Amino acid sequence: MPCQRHPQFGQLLLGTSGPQDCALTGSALLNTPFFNKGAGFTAEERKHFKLTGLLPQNVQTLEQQLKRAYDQYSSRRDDLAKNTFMISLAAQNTVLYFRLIQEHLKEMFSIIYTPTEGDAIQNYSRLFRRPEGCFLNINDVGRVHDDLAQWGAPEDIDYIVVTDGEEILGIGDQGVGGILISIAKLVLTTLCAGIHPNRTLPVVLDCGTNNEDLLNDDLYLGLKKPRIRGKEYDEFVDTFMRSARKLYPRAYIHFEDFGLHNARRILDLYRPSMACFNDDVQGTGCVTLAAVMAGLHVSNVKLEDMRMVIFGAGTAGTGIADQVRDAIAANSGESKEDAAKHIWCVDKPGLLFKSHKEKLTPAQTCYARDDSEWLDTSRSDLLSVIKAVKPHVLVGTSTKPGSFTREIITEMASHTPRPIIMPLSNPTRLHEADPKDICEWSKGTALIATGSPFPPVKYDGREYEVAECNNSTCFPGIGLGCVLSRAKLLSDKMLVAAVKALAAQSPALKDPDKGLLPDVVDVREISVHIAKAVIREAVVSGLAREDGIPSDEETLEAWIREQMWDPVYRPLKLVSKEKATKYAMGALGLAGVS
Ligand SMILES: NC(=O)C1=CN([C@@H]2O[C@H](COP(=O)(O)OP(=O)(O)OC[C@H]3O[C@@H](n4cnc5c(N)ncnc54)[C@H](O)[C@@H]3O)[C@@H](O)[C@H]2O)C=CC1
Ligand SMILES: CC(=O)C(=O)O
Ligand SMILES: [Mg+2]
Repeated sequence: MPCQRHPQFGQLLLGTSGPQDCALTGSALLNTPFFNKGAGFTAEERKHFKLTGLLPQNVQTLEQQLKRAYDQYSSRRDDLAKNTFMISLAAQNTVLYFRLIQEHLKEMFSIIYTPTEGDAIQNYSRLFRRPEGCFLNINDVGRVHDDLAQWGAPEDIDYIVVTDGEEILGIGDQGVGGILISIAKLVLTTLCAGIHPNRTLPVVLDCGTNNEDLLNDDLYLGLKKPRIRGKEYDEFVDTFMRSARKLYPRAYIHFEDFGLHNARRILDLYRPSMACFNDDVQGTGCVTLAAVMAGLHVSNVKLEDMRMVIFGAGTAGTGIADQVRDAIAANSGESKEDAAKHIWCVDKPGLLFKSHKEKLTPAQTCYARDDSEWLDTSRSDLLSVIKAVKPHVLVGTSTKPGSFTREIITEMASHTPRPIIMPLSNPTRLHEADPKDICEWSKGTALIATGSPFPPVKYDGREYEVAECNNSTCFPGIGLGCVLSRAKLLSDKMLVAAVKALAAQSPALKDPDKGLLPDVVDVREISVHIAKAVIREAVVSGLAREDGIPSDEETLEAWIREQMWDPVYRPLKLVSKEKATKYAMGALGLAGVS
């Protein structure tokens, strides 16, 4: 979408209202989801854009179209069929797709995202109908630049989500099917933060797969060979990063679901020189810290007095640990090394000890405990750790379902009046415990947040909301802040600002029976607060490249809202092909692939 002059703000980064130039007519227009209105094209538009004869006579409103689409959606027999229906709707009509989800957000969130999206990804090659997004091939590194260049001019792309498909949600290596997680995360940026759907790019880096089922599947669509690692992998990622920076210098790069040994390493490599973000490390860390801060407010424990156990010290677990450690250090003035001592990380072999040095990942090292702290290092399973440490907070990012047993929860509740318990593994079947059980075993005292959505739980005649502690509550707002400020980098301080803005919106601050985090239906509003905080910090620290950012709070908020895309039909203005911009020709972004 080209820049547009706004009466209040002058030249805006993104134009999201008013008529849109369109150079497409006839069936080309109907086949371009970003412009297509189907039966919603007005009589006037039908004449101008050569659509008469291609559509039934009756002009319908978006509301009528929404009713029909919802009836069709509801008639699908199961969640995966509903997900497939939504994918085809997205390929037909961008406005109708986003508006339908917006109107039924609570119901549809779990269909277009975790857990159903996990099933769709596992079945990618079986359900495939048409390609969406950018597929880059490790065997053809020489083509990466040109393959990426097809997606637009330098100013056309604001937000890229890239995955290599190795550690998708909690379901492991999904190879090329990972493209669907890039797409799903971008759908959330539009839905939850108004990022323009035609200015985003989903990418999968196909490096092969170690998933035997996929390798043995005749219909598998990705590279049918074991994952390529080492130098060749690093060169492939580097070629992608350099090409992306050169071709789309203003694009913010969001890494998603890379494997344990690459996620952190890649983030650390590129973070100092470009605006990039790893959702599993940083997004999960930010949202969990915000939930912990809200929970500690209810339980009346200071962050610097808190003890936390993390079960599953992989990408997400150590991302959470880092965010919490840094917040403790900032609050208390302790060194990061001392602040890390508030956190006990338990993984497959039990508590992480310094003597396991050669088995620790670099991200785990600073959380490994001195062996001398423990009487018997051979007995350091989760229950023993809970008994010895008496933590206030227990987080699960292990993918091990049922690992928070009755004994563990009872033990937590016996030493802490309001234990904060967060089984965060996705999808739902991998949660470390069911909130209903946690509530019962803790006699209604636990403050619970989960990685996938759960209904409220009841205990002793009271109802408690279960917050969804998923990075989807914060990454869209952080991304919006970076895109609008055109941030050079995403600094730790910008992340801290995001966490504070999110924690301040926790419903539990007002009523302890409410969720620790805002409900998904409120995330679009929450994103405005997060974006505002991120932009402010970017300006203060000299990281904002956009120079039209308003300085007073109220105008800044209006400036942000004005640039958030809304799913409404805008009038189309016919322009000649000779003079048309890429957008008027039916832009290539996610919503425009045809
Ligand atoms: N709620 C949210 O926002 C997020 C949730 N997650 C979820 O967290 C889980 C982990 O994801 P990642 O950290 O990306 O994976 P990962 O593979 O990097 O980490 C998993 C860790 O759990 C450990 N683990 C596995 N089995 C275990 C067992 N039986 N006992 C103790 N530790 C065990 C592994 O050794 C590894 O260190 C997934 O289910 C994912 O969906 C991840 C990111 C965000
Ligand atoms: C939520 C998310 O990013 C994950 O489960 O990987
Ligand atoms: Mg993820």
